[in-house]
Amino acid sequence: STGSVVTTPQQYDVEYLTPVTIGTPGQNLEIDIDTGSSDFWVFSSETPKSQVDGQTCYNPNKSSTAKKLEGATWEIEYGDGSSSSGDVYLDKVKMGGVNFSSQAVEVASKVSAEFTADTNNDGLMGLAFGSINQVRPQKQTTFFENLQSSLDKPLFTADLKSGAPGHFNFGYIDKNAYTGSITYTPVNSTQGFWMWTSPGYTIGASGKFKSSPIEGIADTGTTLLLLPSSVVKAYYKNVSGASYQSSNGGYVFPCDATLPSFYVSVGDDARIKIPGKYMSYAPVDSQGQNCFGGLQTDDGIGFSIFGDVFLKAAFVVFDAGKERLGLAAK
Ligand SMILES: O=C([C@@H]1CCCNC1)N1CCCCC1
Repeated sequence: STGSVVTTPQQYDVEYLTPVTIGTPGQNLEIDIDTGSSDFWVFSSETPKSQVDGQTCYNPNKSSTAKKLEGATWEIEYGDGSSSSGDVYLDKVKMGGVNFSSQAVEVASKVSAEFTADTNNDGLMGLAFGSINQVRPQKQTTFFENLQSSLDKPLFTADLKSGAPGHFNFGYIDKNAYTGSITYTPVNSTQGFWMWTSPGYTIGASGKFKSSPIEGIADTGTTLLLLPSSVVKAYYKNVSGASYQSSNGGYVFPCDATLPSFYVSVGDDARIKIPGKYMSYAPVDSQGQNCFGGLQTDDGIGFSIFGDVFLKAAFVVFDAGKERLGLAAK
């Protein structure tokens, strides 16, 4: 089997939402596909009304195919401090024409304020590795892991775009979705993530390559590109008026500043170009005078995060069959 589903950026490309259908009859939710975690959880009929602000809620009691996973519970805390928790049902899940009949659907009986405030987001679908799934007493496998053996190829691809809809595809590589060739690089999944190491980077079209291994995860659920502080400092040296502002929680610069492109090396002789435009995330003030950088530090995380600022500059192959990541220009 193969599948393809559209994914739509929210304002400033802060996140991408993807339609997912759960249960019988189908209940349609807009979900944040997150390759940086491994739980599929949704707003539900069990989420307190005070914590719901417009989200679509999955109601297992209205699904003839829902089965409660007795005794199973879950709780998750994300790197930004947001969190959710609840219990678990097995039900049919369809996305982009592929479906799995007994997917673990983690229904939220509690969500933190960040999720309540994210009014168009009805839940997250983690597509990292099941080893870090948070359901207890028995961990659950991800939607992709459940599909894997029935897919034409054991892989999925992400084609996120800047300010336009893109696609997640399952089981095949769309040759029309990228230019040139795909460069593959090994994935180390021992920590449960799509973790890989870039050999280095280049700042600006005429910059010199800096050989500096950067180990990080490919995370569609993180908005920004989070790299070591030495790299980030070197980049913003090239941006007039840029400074680290603790009050804003990162590097800020005048919105009319000229931003150099940033090249992330892949494998022995390839690199992904992030256009300067992608290196500005959003205004920090209502006048739109100063802007928050799309590149920020990975301080405190333990590794870097290749989030949407990077991923939307590439065509990305998440190849579980060969434990590797593929990257191409587009
Ligand atoms: O919570 C996260 C991210 C948050 C944004 C969405 N993706 C998962 N983690 C990834 C990095 C290490 C810590 C856990």
